[in-house]
Amino acid sequence: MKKAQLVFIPFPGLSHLVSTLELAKLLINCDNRLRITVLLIEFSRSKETDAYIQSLPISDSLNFIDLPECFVPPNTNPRAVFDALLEAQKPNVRQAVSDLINGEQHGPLAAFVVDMFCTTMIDVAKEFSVPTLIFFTSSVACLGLNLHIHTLREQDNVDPTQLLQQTELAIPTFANLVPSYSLPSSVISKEWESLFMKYTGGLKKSDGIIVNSFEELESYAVHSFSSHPGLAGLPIIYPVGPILTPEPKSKNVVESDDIIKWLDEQPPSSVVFFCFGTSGSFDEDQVKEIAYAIENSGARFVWSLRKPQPKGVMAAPSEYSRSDLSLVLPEGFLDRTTGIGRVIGWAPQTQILAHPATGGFVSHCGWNSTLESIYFGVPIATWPIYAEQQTNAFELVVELKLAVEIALDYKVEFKGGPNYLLTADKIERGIRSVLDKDGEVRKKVKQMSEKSRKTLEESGSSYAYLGLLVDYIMNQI
Ligand SMILES: O=c1ccn([C@@H]2O[C@H](COP(=O)(O)OP(=O)(O)O[C@H]3O[C@H](CO)[C@@H](O)[C@H](O)[C@H]3O)[C@@H](O)[C@H]2O)c(=O)[nH]1
Repeated sequence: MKKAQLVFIPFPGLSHLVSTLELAKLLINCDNRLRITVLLIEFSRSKETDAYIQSLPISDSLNFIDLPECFVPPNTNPRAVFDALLEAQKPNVRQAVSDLINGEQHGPLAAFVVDMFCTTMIDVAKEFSVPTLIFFTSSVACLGLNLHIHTLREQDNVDPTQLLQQTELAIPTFANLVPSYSLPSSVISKEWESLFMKYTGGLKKSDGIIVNSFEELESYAVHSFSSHPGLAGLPIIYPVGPILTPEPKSKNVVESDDIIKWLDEQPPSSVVFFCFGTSGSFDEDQVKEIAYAIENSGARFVWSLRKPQPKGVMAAPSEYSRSDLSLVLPEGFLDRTTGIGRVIGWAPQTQILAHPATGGFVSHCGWNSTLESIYFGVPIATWPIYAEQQTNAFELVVELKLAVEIALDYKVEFKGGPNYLLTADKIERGIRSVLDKDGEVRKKVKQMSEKSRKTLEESGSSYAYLGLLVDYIMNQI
């Protein structure tokens, strides 16, 4: 049987790549008439990313092509480097797809599925006369916000600084007015302006947007796509999530086992987990405030603490050695907290969240972490750091009431500047609140956890959207 061929182009960062490839697996499991070829772009790939790719089963339905490396000039904005890299990769993509469709054994090309940061590849898909579906790795609410701001800029020539002057904005995918400090950094920064217009313009030119979310979670935002005049005429959305990483991704299996064994000995819902995504890290002053907060709260904890990279270095935070750790933490912290908690490097996050001892999650609100915490029914205390995390924090705390607040905004130039510090008392309040066993938020998160597990079953909304998506793809051949 000749299969309908899809070309996937993920963004190479772990938090985008994993969910994109899990989407690929989901589609293949859903319909065996699909064949997916993933074009991999080399761009500061981390060890975790490589380990994940190597763990994937290569089959007749799912295979990978490493695109040749391309040189692009350096730039202080990593996203601008990536944009230049994408442009340079277009001939390679063209060649790889030509080879693919000329290969005798393969079926007809049906569509490109590209990451939200790779929308420029729509141009190449058009050369092959096939549609492009975009994979949006954050929320439906955030997608609507991006599209709305793009329209404001394009039609009314609104400048990012004008947006910041307004204290609140009406956004179609939010029921509440959104404070301007909750806008994603790509929307408010001058540095990002042209890239934002390019990527978001690409979303509008696409033939559909697949979103890693689900209607039961973001019902207001999802419905606004069909009912709000401000979003009329845009590509159809397919919320088919939550798409999670099923296997633990820890590179240090021994340390992971040790943490899980330690969690096994703790009472149910008693441990607070601190983790700030693939790139989150803090300077030493902030690390000390977290440590004071932990000690003052008396809570059991697991803390993924990593070293910030020097300015201008484009790589994920590195791990502290044991001796460096005792220098960065308050004197005697590790001794005093032996038995009460663990300070670790890269965390086996999904295993920790899945463990019954974990009662709360202090998180930067990256969208994957958000979905994982909801899936495993662990409430979040919000501490956004960059990107669209403050938008996610606002949605979680104010719109959905599924998280408690430590902070809603983040450390940006126009706010506190480099000395912006979250104090220990504020963090301690967040820890106590997120561990509250009788809290309303915990109850709501548990209910949403049930819904997140059912949505990909036959009666669920994500199951239905996935069916629509497969129908669309099969209709292209
Ligand atoms: O020690 C760690 C740290 C992270 N993770 C995993 O790494 C992923 C992190 O993803 P996410 O929570 O989305 O955070 P970021 O890595 O910061 O993701 C980027 O991409 C996301 C999806 O677009 C955005 O929502 C974020 O703001 C952006 O920073 C999750 O699956 C975690 O389980 C671990 O397993 N162990």
